[in-house]
Amino acid sequence: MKILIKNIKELLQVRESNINKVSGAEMAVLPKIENAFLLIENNLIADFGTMRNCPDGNFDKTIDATGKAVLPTWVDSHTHIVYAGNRVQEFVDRINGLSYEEIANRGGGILNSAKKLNATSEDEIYNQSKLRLEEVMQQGTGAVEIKSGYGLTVEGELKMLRVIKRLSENYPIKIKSTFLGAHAFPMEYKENHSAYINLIINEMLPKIAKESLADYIDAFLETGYFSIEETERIMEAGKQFGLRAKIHVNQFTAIDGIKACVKHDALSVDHLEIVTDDDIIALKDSKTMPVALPSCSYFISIPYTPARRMISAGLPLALASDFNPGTTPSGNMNFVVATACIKMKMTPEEAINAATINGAYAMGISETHGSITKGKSASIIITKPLTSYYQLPYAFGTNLIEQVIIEGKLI
Ligand SMILES: N=CN[C@@H](CCC(=O)O)C(=O)O
Ligand SMILES: [Zn+2]
Repeated sequence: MKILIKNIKELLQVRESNINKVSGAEMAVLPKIENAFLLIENNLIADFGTMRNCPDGNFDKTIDATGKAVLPTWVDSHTHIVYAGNRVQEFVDRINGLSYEEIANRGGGILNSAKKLNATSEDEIYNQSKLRLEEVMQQGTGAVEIKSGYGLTVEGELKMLRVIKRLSENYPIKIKSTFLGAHAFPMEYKENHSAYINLIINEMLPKIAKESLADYIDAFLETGYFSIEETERIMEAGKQFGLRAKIHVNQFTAIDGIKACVKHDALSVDHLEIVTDDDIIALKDSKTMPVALPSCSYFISIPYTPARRMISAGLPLALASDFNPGTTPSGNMNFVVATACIKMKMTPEEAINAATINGAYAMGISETHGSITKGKSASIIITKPLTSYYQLPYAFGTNLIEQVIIEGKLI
């Protein structure tokens, strides 16, 4: 299948193949070609350039993108798309004054979702989750990481990971799977943390590895959840099974967890609503990508990740949705990009870099996704007519996407 897109007003995020992330001041640069063409062949980006060099010949499909921008699809490196039911009652409880912590302490929160998930069949969870996956694909997400973490039992965690595997087999979108057994301590282990961690390490992990159900391992490193030492045990165990860490950390408190994650060569550290100078020093010159989740800050009214401080210090930053039933019931990456600009004061260039090439790094797929590069996956967004790409975050509530192509397939 050969698809030619011609007369593109702005072809964005055009990169050489050796760029796998951008950091600090580099984030302000979004390379583009005006009046461009893009050729897709065998589901890959075969060629691109200015219209002067546009190929002619026979194509299966030709798309005229006059007045429109073309950019790589969003890479959403942090989601919990697979879950059962929802938590609308907690949403209303928060409006009425309860905090996320108070709700969790009453057995709500993650444990509430775990209860629902364990009471729901695998087929039903698949059917609920696929609707969310289809929705984010329409919204321009072309690659997504999905976590387990609402099972918290051997069977529940396996069930979630099998649903993720089924989604990746049935949809063209690139999916990476993360095992998050260490999301919360089930009630019966509240006073016996090491027994639950032993269950994760000695029972869950070997079974998950045997079925090749996970690419990464995660834990919720936070006051009241998993301590540094407990998370280190999880990261070490993951390593034994070839699973690199992507860790939830610094959402509510900074307890020096980032340093431990960097020491264990985590691929990413995610949330980072509270960041100290020592955290920034720990991340500097490391291979660990910091990931901000602004829709979560928006939904539960907590601070936004201090993007300006981090970028000024020379760090890279990725943006992801955190789509989950408790803190972020939205996977819309267009909203994430707009909120990063509006609330975190990231420029449109920085936000688009953070949601494409840096997101791909945080998912371990920057060799194939995250930029317009010859040989990379043909996963692109074609916008509606625009004055410039600045309009994407500016018109934050408007759907400016006209067509999404994922792995060469029109969605
Ligand atoms: N913080 C930990 N995990 C999720 C939320 C879990 C939930 O409330 O269901 C997050 O990333 O925000
Ligand atoms: Zn999360």
